Order: sequence, then structure tokens, then C-alpha cells
Amino acid sequence: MALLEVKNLSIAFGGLRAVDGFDISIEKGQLYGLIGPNGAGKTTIFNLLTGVYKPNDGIINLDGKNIAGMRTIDINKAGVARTFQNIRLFKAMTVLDNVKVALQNEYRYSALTGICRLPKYFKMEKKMNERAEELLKVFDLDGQKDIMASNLPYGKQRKLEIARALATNPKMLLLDEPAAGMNPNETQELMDTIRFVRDTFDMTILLIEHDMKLVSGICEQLTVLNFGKVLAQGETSVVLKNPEVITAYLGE
Ligand SMILES: Nc1ncnc2c1ncn2[C@@H]1O[C@H](COP(=O)(O)OP(=O)(O)OP(=O)(O)O)[C@@H](O)[C@H]1O
Repeated sequence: MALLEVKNLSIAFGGLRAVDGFDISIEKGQLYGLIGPNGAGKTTIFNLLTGVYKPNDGIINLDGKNIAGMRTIDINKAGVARTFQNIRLFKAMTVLDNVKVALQNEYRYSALTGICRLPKYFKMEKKMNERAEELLKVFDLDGQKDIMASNLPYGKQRKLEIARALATNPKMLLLDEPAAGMNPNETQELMDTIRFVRDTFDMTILLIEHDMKLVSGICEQLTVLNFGKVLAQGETSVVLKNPEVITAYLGE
């Protein structure tokens, strides 16, 4: 059974059918790409998958559970985490605290425990620090854990965003244009990071991307979207040769 099975997902804004009968099936551990021209509906699909928008129609089965229309926080708890087109870190917080924020759900203590510094507070803080540092180490960010997130170079901010998303212990990771604004070296490093995340965490990853080098380099399966509808779907190397895809998106 697929980890994510989406059927007939649809949403309209006024008269605009931004996503129209969208289907996708993603197996556990797959690295899957979603591409298409500007305004095709890619980010809207991420917003539907994460509960930012409620669909007008359709089913979103995650690991057998229909999460369509659920609240963002509940969808995150069910196992979907994401990063954004424009990096959304807490820039005035340290690298470590950015990851710790995402661990709050897992390591809970009451306000009273926190204010009165009861023993449980210290125990939970210790556990959270250990877990956050472990994750930072995986991304080679542990040496910069005490600096402000805004002081990290761009490529490392992206890594931190991915580390923070992973801190919520997701079943699936959605990356919205992770290579946006990166130079070729940073993009190459990002490709290695994404592959590494998939292999290390056995993670299922769906990513939106315009950088075709990244898409053809790491995505095994691909869906091309055009005007809210699926134009082509399947193995990346096959889809990229599809004449309709070349006409609508890739150009020649
Ligand atoms: N909240 C909204 N209200 C009205 N229209 C919206 C809303 N969100 C998205 N749209 C419209 O839906 C369409 C799809 O937008 P979307 O951002 O999903 O495209 P995209 O494929 O992610 O584009 P890009 O590659 O430029 O990021 C666009 O025409 C957009 O203007």
C-alpha cells in the first residue's frame, strides 16, 4: 500500500480551479518530484496536503488514514512535515532553539512545571537538548548550534529548516522549492542532503522544484502539473521525454 494516496483532490478560488482532480500515489521511501509552470497549482497542493487549505473535494490517505480537511497541527501530528519556498526559520533564535521548538509536542511539560522549574522541566529540557543536538549533528550543524539562525549561510539555513521539519518525526517530508536562490555548489550539496535524508531516515519525500538538474538528478518519480491538472506522471526519465511535457514546461 502507498504511504500517500491522493484521489480527485480539488480546490477552486472563485472561478479558478487551482487544483482539479489531482491524483498521486507515493510509496514509502520514494523521492518524488512535482513540477510545472508558474501558477500550475503546486504550492496549493502542498497547502491542501498540510491543511492550510481545505479541499472542495478529494481524499488524502496518509498511511491508510484520510487527513483531507484536518487542521495543520493534526496533519503534522499524523506525520506530514514541510519546508517553505521562502525559508521560514525563527531568525532571532539560535540554531539549537529552532530545532527545539519543533520538539515541543513530543517533550511536553505544563506551564507550572516550566515556571517553577520542577524536576520534570530539567529532565525534559535535557532530553530535548540531546535530541536536537543529535539532529544537528546529522546535518553537520552542531558546531553552530549557539549562533543565530540568521547568521547561517543560505545553504545551511535550508539544512536547518529540513532538520527542524524532521524533528517532528514525520512519515513524510514536503519540500517546496528547496533549491530556490541557491548557487550551483549549494544545489549540489542540497541534492546530497536530500538523498542522505531519504537513506538515513528511510524518509518519503515529495518536492516541488524548478531546477531541472535537481529534479532529474534525485527524483525517481515525477508528476507534471499544468493548469491544476496532471499532465504526465511516472518514472522521471520517461516523463521528461514526454512531448506534451516538453511543449508545456520544458521548451526546446
Ligand atoms: N489563496 C488564494 N486565493 C486565490 N487564488 C489563489 C490562492 N492561492 C493560490 N491561488 C492561485 O492558484 C493558482 C496556483 O497557484 P500556486 O501558488 O499553487 O502555483 P505554483 O504552481 O505553486 O506556482 P509557482 O511555481 O509560481 O510557485 C494561481 O493562479 C494562484 O494565483
